Amino acid sequence: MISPLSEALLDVIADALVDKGYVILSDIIPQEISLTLLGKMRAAQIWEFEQAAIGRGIEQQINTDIRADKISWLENDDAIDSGYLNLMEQLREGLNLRLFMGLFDYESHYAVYETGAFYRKHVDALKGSQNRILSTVFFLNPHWQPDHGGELVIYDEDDSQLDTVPPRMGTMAIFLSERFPHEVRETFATRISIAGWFRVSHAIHGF
Ligand SMILES: O=C(O)CCC(=O)C(=O)O
Ligand SMILES: [Fe+2]
Repeated sequence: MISPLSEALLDVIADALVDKGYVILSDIIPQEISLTLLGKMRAAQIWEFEQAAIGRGIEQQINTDIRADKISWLENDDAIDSGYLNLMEQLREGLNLRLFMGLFDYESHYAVYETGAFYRKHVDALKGSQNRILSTVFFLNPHWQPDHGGELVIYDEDDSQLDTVPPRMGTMAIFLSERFPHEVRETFATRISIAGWFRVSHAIHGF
């Protein structure tokens, strides 16, 4: 059984989201889970991953000038993925209880950025689209060095830089999807992350 995220930690995350809309945390995921996720990625056939696309629905397209990562979606019926997804479910419930966010479900993918890859500045949700509400990024890079680059840079609504986050193993960023433009700087070593999005239900919100 996975140890749950503590009530105290959920309080910290909820307070930070109210206060500034984002939070960077380290080591909130039990190590046995992050190590299994990393093990899965080390054994994975990265060339079988999909080339990541930009845009949603029929507007979706591949544009490697904007993003050049390869992705693979997490599935609930996969024993390793479900360890992580269960924790995100605890986060979803904890935040709904504290902030009445109405978070309904969660989608997430592993992303592999090989040397030279990046993801140019973007927002994860269009304003008012009410689909992706809260973004999470979890990093799986145990020996990250400053000269490997690959930082996640978070900007405010006026495009001032708020935070520069090295993608070190165990670090997690959580931010309001509509509010924070962000980018992945060019990486100089293979960089692995799990990006995920809590969504609200269109049915409930009347779309
Ligand atoms: O891997 C990261 O640091 C962030 C990726 C990202 O912004 C995304 O997939 O939308
Ligand atoms: Fe993003």
